[in-house]
Amino acid sequence: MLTLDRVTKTFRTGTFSGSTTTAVDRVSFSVDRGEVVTLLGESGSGKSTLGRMILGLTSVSGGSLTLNGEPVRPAKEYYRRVQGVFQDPFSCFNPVFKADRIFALVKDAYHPRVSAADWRARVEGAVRDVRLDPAQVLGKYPHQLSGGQLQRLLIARALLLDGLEILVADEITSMLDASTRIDVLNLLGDLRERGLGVLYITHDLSLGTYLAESTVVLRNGRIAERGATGKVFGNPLHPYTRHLLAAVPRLGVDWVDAEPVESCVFHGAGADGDLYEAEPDHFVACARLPECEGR
Ligand SMILES: Nc1ncnc2c1ncn2[C@@H]1O[C@H](COP(=O)(O)OP(=O)(O)OP(=O)(O)O)[C@@H](O)[C@H]1O
Repeated sequence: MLTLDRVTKTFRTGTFSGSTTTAVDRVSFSVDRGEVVTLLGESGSGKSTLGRMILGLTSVSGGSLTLNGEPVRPAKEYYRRVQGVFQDPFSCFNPVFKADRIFALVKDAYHPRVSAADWRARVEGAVRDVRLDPAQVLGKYPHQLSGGQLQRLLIARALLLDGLEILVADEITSMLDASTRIDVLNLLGDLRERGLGVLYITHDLSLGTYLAESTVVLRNGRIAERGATGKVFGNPLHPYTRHLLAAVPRLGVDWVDAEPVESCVFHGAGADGDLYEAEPDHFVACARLPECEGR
């Protein structure tokens, strides 16, 4: 299980790094094997920063990250168990090499003693697992493959690591057409059946709720609400979650921004990073959080 406990990220910004931006502020949740957790929030809410901290691509300013109780140390052994797939698959492939060269890199780093024939069989198996035909995709250059095919090859690469436990999938469907998107989401569902934990990062509510057992709603780097997906969206308690649900564009209905909240029954919750437990597996922050913190 991957556990985040009050994880915080502060960036130095401004001229001569004279000011700071808190992109992620005391965020706590976990991703267990065999479950999909959706991390949902608008642009700039801190989703990718969280994903990058989990993958060791940016440092953690505060709080702790643990995998099965052990502090996360982003090194070779960690990446055998935790991998990421990102929004733009094209940027992950070198255009002058055949796309399946990414598999050779995994072999060199993690499976140097596997024979060429065995490795070929493993690669073909992983490619079939992501619902691609090896004969159609292996040996091709990135420009000869679609975004969806490249995205699946990246997932296949992660599957070649014996012992993969957690996959961080950051906006992996946002460049795909509607039918390919559902295919890739269903693939994440298959990975869950195989015992993987998936953190699915998205700004798209409809996709986020499609598969996930648990949902974390992030706003301005803080958790507004989290818990079982059915509870968070069946009984949304934070005005931001309600606003997200109401924000689906409808023909003939004018868009209105979120109403300011006069008072909040959960006043105080979230001010120290701990949320109010409204019901089992359903947590919510105060809707007037800055005021709770005296800001
Ligand atoms: N390297 C950085 N230096 C300074 N500020 C940063 C840096 N990376 C991110 N931020 C800031 O942190 C906040 C969160 O950014 P992040 O990319 O995590 O949001 P996001 O929810 O993933 O947004 P999007 O959906 O648009 O990708 C933003 O205010 C962003 O400007």
